[in-house]
Amino acid sequence: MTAVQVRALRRTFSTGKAGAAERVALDGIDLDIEAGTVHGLLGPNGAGKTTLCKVLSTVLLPTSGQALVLGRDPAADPRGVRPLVGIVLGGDRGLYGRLTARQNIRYWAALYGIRRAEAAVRTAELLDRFGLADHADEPVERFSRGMKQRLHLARGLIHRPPVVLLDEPTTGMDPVSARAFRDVVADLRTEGHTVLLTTHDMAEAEALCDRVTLIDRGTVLATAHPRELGEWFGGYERVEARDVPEAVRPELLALDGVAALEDLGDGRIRIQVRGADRSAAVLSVLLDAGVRELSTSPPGLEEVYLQVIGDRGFRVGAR
Ligand SMILES: Nc1ncnc2c1ncn2[C@@H]1O[C@H](COP(=O)(O)OP(=O)(O)OP(=O)(O)O)[C@@H](O)[C@H]1O
Repeated sequence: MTAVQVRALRRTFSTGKAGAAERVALDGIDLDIEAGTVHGLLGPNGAGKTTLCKVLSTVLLPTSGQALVLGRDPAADPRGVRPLVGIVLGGDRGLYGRLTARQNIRYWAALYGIRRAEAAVRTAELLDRFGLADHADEPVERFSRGMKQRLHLARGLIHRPPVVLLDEPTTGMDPVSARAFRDVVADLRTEGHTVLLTTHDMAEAEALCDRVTLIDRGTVLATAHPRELGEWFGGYERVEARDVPEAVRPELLALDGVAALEDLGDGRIRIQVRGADRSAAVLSVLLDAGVRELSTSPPGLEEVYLQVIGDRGFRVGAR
């Protein structure tokens, strides 16, 4: 079943300058997100990721085209769509600093029309789940960035939305919080939620997403499983090994598809193998040489991203 369907969706913004062309945030995109999956949305600054999340969550109207969330149109039926969607924005946006964590969530619960008694129970559960129970009654302005991110998540889930939009949720989180966050996303999938995750973090997308859409300048460049994307775009497979005899290195480098051999220190090397299924020959040479400590990882999304989006990925701001 498709949870989110987007067709020819276009959103433009006025630049505010008389006679200037409109700024195109979404340039007629198509996207399907399967129910119960985690779908990554990757793209450089200004690609249109947040705009898409805002259209899906009824915050912005599209200029043309259509989006459907579980069969309902956020533009035509915002009241019907709001209970279906939870939006979690990164950073400080939308939290009330003078209110406590509990009050922030209760306020949100009231906006969704959740009864007081039910809201109290769910709020306590969420504060506990996100490790905020000990800080539940502290004003949020005293929270660290990571704590605020966790509060955002708790708040976004208060109405138990089947579709959860996470807009760069790990920005500013320390590695421990980011890891805990990944567990939360995995749990959301297990519980049957559909998740749209926008991120700049390739490792995060690779670890969490069933499918990934690359978006740039309001246009979808590709949608696929992270590994498939790597193969399509000729990404690299990585083989890591420990204690590889010096004499074997030239033999490895001479193999078809072996692009580079990198010393990682501590007796470990990483071999970059270009193209699908070329690593079998590398593994066989290593095993023949008596190397036993081996691991392979799929073509990296990071290489794909850099290859497809290239330097534009570092362009900041408006165009
Ligand atoms: N309210 C607005 N008024 C004018 N232009 C806007 C507005 N919101 C977004 N834009 C423009 O639309 C384009 C897409 O912005 P959007 O925030 O969707 O990108 P993004 O992919 O989420 O970027 P980032 O990774 O930096 O968060 C940008 O060119 C941006 O300047």
